[in-house]
Amino acid sequence: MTTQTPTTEATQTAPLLMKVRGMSMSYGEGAQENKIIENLDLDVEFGQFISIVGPSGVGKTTLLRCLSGLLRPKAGTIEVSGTQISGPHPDLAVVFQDYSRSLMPWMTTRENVAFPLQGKGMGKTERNNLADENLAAVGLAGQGDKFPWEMSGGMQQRVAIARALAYNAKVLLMDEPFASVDAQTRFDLEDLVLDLQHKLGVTILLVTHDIDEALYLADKVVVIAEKPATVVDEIITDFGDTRDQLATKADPRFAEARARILVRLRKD
Ligand SMILES: Nc1ncnc2c1ncn2[C@@H]1O[C@H](COP(=O)(O)OP(=O)(O)OP(=O)(O)O)[C@@H](O)[C@H]1O
Repeated sequence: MTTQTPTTEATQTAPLLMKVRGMSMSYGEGAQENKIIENLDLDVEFGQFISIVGPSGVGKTTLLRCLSGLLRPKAGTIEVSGTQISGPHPDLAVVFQDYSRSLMPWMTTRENVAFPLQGKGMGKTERNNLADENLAAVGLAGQGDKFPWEMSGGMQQRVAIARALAYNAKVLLMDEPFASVDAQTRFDLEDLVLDLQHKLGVTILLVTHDIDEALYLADKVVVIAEKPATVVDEIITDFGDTRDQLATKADPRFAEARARILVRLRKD
């Protein structure tokens, strides 16, 4: 753990993997239009872990869906590696909260992980080997023949993460991925994701309701609020590369950052 100032205003110097400028999104048209996000800017550096927090219903999932290319914003630009995206992008993979619906129950875990690789023109053996490698990376070595419904919720979410990793996505977009598991499993999954981020250099954008989780994991916490939603605060954390569920959260700087986020959320 370093002893630098815990949180500083975001200053941009490193090259950007994703660059969002003036993004607006609404549902419905004309008199029925419901503006959800307005004029949102976001910078994502290579290898960065960004947590996105905000009040319930503010538009976090909508934002993540726009960033992933699953929804088209009404205005603004989203660039990945300097190119504007206009739909789902091979560098981006989404991990949803509801693993039970994102995994196909009639396929084994190996088949679930290997399935999207068909689109990459790989042969079956190569696909299966890559699936097994990535299942091992998430702590599920030797579990490839099991079906999702034979596994716990935490294990199923590991399979969903392995699938995103096997696809070789540069950016994982995670929407409340740990919300449906018990507290200890949640901590284990948080540490797994941190470990994978460090080992593989993958960039992660995580939407969460849990401020402690947001801070524990992130290099930068982005707070969105207001209606329509926009970025109201960005907090660069400095808890070091090696984090610990007890020690990091007991750090006075953690409490200071938590209070700052709570104040930002209470204003709205
Ligand atoms: N497909 C849709 N059509 C119309 N309105 C929608 C649609 N999806 C979301 N909304 C509305 O957009 C707003 C933002 O929803 P969104 O799910 O993005 O918020 P959120 O911050 O992720 O919510 P939560 O914290 O409860 O998960 C809500 O008012 C929601 O009702």
